[in-house]
Amino acid sequence: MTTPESRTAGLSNVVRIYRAVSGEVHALRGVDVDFPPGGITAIAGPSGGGKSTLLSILALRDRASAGTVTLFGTDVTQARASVLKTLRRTSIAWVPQRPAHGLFPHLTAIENLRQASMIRGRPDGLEPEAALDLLGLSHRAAARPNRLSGGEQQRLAVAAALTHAPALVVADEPTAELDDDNAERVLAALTTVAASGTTCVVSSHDPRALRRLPRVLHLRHGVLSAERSGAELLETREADAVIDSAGRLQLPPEALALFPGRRTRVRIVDGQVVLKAPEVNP
Ligand SMILES: Nc1ncnc2c1ncn2[C@@H]1O[C@H](COP(=O)(O)OP(=O)(O)OP(=O)(O)O)[C@@H](O)[C@H]1O
Repeated sequence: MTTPESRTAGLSNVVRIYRAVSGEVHALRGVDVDFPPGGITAIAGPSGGGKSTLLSILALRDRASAGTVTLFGTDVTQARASVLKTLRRTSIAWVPQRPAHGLFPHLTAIENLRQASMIRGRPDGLEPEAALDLLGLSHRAAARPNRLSGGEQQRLAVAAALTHAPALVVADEPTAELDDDNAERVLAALTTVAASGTTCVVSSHDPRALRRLPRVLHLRHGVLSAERSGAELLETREADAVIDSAGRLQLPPEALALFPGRRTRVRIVDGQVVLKAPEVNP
């Protein structure tokens, strides 16, 4: 039987360094986070902030350079490749950013789901027909992935994830290609699966998802910031600031905190000035 403890996932002081021709890229710089069972955690943050890296490590598709990865109550940091493969197959549903990568091209939508549930061999997942219905794809049951739109493929990948009652669902931008109704379907499906005790972790830039999800963590330059709700994260704040005669602007502390490198890109758009922290290469 699966207990709540056995569905907990966590990273402790996780570092990931990529070695590229141009030098080292510090994609994660000591990330500490727990993902409790029965909840959905969103990882938000700018492009290049490390979201996909974090998700890949959590889904056991990549290894940390340092730190500890705990899945289902067990330290898997040094686990053998065969152990990781078994865990990926039996306990983790991975919904990639380009969903076609996770689908069988020669099988129809419903056959994809039957195959997914057969490979996993778990009796307690959603029936393939029910998963298709939940994601609004019943009318596309006989279509092969290359006949589905990007958004339909994305929903099929989520449906496949739900057919095997995984302990952990990791989804990279699961609503990115979807219109409002279908984004809502995916979020509702994830909420349903989380309610059964599954740990769900998604990355997202999508304000619709961030507004809807109760726990949003912000990852920037490989550093995870304090926890906020999606609604708080998207809240627009206004504060008075003074500009001196030389054009120097004194930002209030909460705005200054967004520019740890103390440099900014200045854009003038429609008569408004937008300050953006530049992406940094360590
Ligand atoms: N295989 C790799 N080799 C070298 N550098 C990499 C590799 N994968 C990612 N990076 C770098 O690591 C950093 C984090 O990348 P990552 O893809 O995790 O960010 P992200 O937040 O998911 O971005 P996006 O939202 O654009 O997908 C970036 O600077 C990226 O260029």
